[in-house]
Amino acid sequence: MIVTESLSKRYPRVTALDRLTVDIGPGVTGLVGANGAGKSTLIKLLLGLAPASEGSATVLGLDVAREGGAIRERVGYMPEHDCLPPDVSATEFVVHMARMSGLPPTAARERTADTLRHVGLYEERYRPIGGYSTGMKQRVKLAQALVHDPQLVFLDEPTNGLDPVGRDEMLGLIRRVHTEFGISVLVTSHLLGELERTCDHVVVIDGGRLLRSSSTDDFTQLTASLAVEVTDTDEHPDGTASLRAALTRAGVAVTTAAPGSESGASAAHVLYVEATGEETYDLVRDTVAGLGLGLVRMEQRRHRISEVFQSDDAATAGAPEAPGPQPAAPRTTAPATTASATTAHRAIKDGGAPDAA
Ligand SMILES: Nc1ncnc2c1ncn2[C@@H]1O[C@H](COP(=O)(O)OP(=O)(O)OP(=O)(O)O)[C@@H](O)[C@H]1O
Repeated sequence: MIVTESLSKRYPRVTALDRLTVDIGPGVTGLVGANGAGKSTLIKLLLGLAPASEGSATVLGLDVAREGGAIRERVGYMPEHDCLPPDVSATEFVVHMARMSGLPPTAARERTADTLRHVGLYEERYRPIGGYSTGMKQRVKLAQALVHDPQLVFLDEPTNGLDPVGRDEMLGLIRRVHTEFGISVLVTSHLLGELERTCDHVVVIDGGRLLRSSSTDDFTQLTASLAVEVTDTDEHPDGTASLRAALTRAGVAVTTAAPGSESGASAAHVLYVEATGEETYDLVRDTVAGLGLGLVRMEQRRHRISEVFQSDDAATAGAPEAPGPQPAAPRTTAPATTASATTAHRAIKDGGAPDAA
């Protein structure tokens, strides 16, 4: 869908994109990076709205340098910043955008009604946009990107300014844009965690450079550790501690939650048990039963994307190994420098949302 080859964009004082080479297929792809990483610049180049300083790119097989108009016919764009006229209704605005995209009047009105219904704005469609909440405005921006039935949409920070519920709804909507309409999506965010649930593939850029490009499963692959939670009993008022001691005596490596993996009171009750094979499952089960505890859960653990970066931070800084299960080495498509990994990790923290937001 999108192929870039050594794509660069230099402004007089800053290199916004630095020899970016990436190949993005169909589906929902997250483009993640801290503020200023070059996400919006990449989108502008891919839409043919700004010329590259060097390198080349194609979108849907069309050359961004020569075929920008044809690309914009087939691609929808939801800009990051608000650019909505306050005095017109969502219907008027989206019909106007549909007409601008070349749809005839009747088709524009029909598509507008369908699209506004899809984004959950049908009831409010005749109210002036100026009175809309941030979440509603984001939906209008999404609707105008979808109204001409594009093959691909670029969504620039669609969850900006939304509260956690609004963010979840928007992410669900984005997922459905692909599953229900078959439209591929490139969505930017500075929060790694929120892309984990939405995207099939994640591209991480930092300082205009590619840091990593992998499927979400590769980021969050299953590990050979089990998360185990048990109940307390009168005999074992701290069931977790008793189980930990018993498993340690049996020669099994046990740790408590990895930093950043889980937080809050419940995390203290989760044990991470290194599994060497099926016998580990049996041993945990038998030990729990032997102590008379209730087994609340025993599951193979999946990493969160942010943990991959946390482990990179620790490794590149030469920090001692963090307690808890360590992720398997992630696949990299570009050398991850200390600065890059650190900045990408900071992107998660800066979002104010611990981990998955
Ligand atoms: N028109 C411009 N002129 C000069 N510098 C620019 C221009 N547009 C972007 N930049 C710079 O290029 C770098 C990348 O900006 P870009 O907007 O692409 O980042 P971003 O990842 O989208 O971040 P944000 O989420 O904050 O928009 C930044 O340092 C920015 O200041």
